[in-house]
Amino acid sequence: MSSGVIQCVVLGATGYAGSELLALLHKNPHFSVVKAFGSAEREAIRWRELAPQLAAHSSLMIEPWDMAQLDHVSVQAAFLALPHAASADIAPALLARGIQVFDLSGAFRFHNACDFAQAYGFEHPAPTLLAQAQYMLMPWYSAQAEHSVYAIPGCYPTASLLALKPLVDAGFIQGTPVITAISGVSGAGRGANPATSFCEVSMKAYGVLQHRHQPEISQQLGCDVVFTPVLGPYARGILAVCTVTLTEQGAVTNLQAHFQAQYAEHVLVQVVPAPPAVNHVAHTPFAHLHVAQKESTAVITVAIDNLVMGAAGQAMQAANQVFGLNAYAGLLP
Ligand SMILES: NC(=O)C1=CN([C@@H]2O[C@H](COP(=O)(O)OP(=O)(O)OC[C@H]3O[C@@H](n4cnc5c(N)ncnc54)[C@H](OP(=O)(O)O)[C@@H]3O)[C@@H](O)[C@H]2O)C=CC1
Ligand SMILES: CC(=O)N[C@@H](CCC(=O)OP(=O)(O)O)C(=O)O
Repeated sequence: MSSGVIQCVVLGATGYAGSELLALLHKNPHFSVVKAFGSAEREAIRWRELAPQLAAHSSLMIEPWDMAQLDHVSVQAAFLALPHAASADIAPALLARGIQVFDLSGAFRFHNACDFAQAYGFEHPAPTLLAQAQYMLMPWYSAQAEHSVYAIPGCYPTASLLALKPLVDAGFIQGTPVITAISGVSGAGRGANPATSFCEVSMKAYGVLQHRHQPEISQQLGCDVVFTPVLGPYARGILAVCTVTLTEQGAVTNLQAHFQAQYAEHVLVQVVPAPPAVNHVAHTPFAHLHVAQKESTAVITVAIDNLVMGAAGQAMQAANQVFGLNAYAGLLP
């Protein structure tokens, strides 16, 4: 258990995930944001000008990133909501200052450098840190060992793993699970991009059989998966539809009861009686999970908010638990 308020900094605070995290940190009495940064190229800007819906009563300034700004402040935790390459570059210097790093990007989600390079298309600048990083899929987190770099899972992997891990771990699946997941456009970040502009967005699969979240999901499950992401014409939320073939034992098991038992202690994951909608969870830290089964087939549907459960919310819970605090501080009233 930590005593006192945790002094923290947020990098990438002008982005969607970073701004969402600032809002959670401001609701969390155990954390104090001592600095928030955009990229080095950006002018300082007041957070409430950028995100009035989150920051109406805050006077926090978001400053251009400059490591030297940390020289004269005491910082225990840094949250990185940065592009993957920027996180991989900046994290080692923060760790060298004795700061615990919670990384929302994909920079530390793979255990080894070859898998990382294959998924992300560049060599990791600090490969030795990969083996030391802890993957923070929260229902499976237990504070067994000390770490200093914490990898927050991707948004699609969070939804997919909540659906599949309880079945794979129990040996209830045979063959290859098939995941089709539709994401709102905020999943692509705030930066301008023709493919995510208002007039272009329709309903379209992308990264088919080559998205970097396929190996992330596979690594965590210990089995192959087919993963197809789809960009949908809405702002917030992911709906992951996961279709599996059950083993004989899986087919005779009440899977709803199995999921309820799995998540009984995890109030953010709610097993619901009808297939969920992204609007049921948008702007909330919850995942809604539904399972339907017929003979040897099961379809598990999970809805999350990509920016909360899929990014900032899971980072908030991770930091709470690493520092021995109430797991849901900042997340639940
Ligand atoms: N969006 C989502 O649903 C999810 C995102 N993530 C991950 O979280 C991270 C952030 O995503 P998101 O918020 O969507 O992205 P955005 O594009 O919205 O924000 C990126 C942020 O990083 C800053 N930045 C960019 N380059 C640098 C750099 N070299 N040094 C310092 N700061 C930099 C930007 O500053 P500036 O504004 O000044 O350019 C901005 O604050 C990504 O790694 C993403 O993959 C994870 C799960 C879900
Ligand atoms: C809709 C959309 O573009 N989604 C992003 C994934 C969301 C995300 O940011 O996940 P990571 O943290 O793993 O990067 C994508 O497919 O790249």
